[in-house]
Amino acid sequence: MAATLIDGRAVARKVRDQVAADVAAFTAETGVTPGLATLLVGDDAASAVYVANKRRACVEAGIADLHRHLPADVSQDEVVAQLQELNADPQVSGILLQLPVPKHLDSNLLIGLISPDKDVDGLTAVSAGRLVQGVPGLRPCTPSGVIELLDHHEVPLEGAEAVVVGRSELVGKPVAQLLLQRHATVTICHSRTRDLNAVARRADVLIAAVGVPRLIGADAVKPGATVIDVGINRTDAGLVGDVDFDAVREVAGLITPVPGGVGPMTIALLLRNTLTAARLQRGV
Ligand SMILES: Nc1nc(=O)c2c([nH]1)NC[C@@H]1CN(c3ccc(C(=O)N[C@@H](CCC(=O)O)C(=O)O)cc3)C=[N+]21
Repeated sequence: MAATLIDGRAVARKVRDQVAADVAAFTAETGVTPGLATLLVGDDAASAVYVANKRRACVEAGIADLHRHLPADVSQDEVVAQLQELNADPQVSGILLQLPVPKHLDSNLLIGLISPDKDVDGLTAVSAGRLVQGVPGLRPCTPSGVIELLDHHEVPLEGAEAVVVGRSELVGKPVAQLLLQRHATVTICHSRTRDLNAVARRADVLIAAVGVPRLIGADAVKPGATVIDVGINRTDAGLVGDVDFDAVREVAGLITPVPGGVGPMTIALLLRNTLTAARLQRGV
């Protein structure tokens, strides 16, 4: 029997509607309109599309769209100055530096300058530390979106075997932490894992976040497992995930498609983080 599809667009719609209602209530109560500053450097076409989508989603949710576009050859000092201005601006609840930035810029240094209470990507060292310690803070959007999808489908996490394939700062490591907080038994695999398929096959919940098109085949999946595909790979065959969807859907119990799975959740959780950031700045 083929797996049930997880409809990321539908769940993202639900989250976005809830955030819009929560933003309206927050604004009515405090007189504050949450604002998201998206900072785009250069003219990468894919980045421009992503940022445009994020800005449109903000407006729809009642969040002020505070966009800045800098030229590809902008100096590092100028980006630093812009970030400091955004940190100091009370209209700005959240700051998103769209990645990747041009090669002459030090993205780690720039991200590190973002005030942790405005770090809606959850990428600063302080946000990462708050996540590991389980204290309030801003969590990375894609990992939070993964948990939201699992919760929507009432996938049991407590005591479950969760296997994360990929150890990036943006997805692999934080999603592993979130699963651990939910009392899953978490294994993180990576390029040097011995017998990846055997480890992955232990999973009740398998998260693929490596960026290798169709790496996860049917023989890496336990029958009935929940498979979450975080991969967004642009190939000649179009947009494909890290999971061989056609093969794995015959084995899995629940599976996310690409597109229409995790991707739309990332934007929904960015909106929620912007509201959380606005609350953090008011100390509530
Ligand atoms: N500072 C920063 N934060 C990010 O969160 C960030 C970033 N930089 N740089 C680029 C990546 C990529 N990313 C996606 C967001 C939405 C979809 C998405 O909505 N995907 C849809 C459509 C995909 C399509 O058709 O292109 C889907 O999967 O259904 C995908 C990818 C956020 N990123």
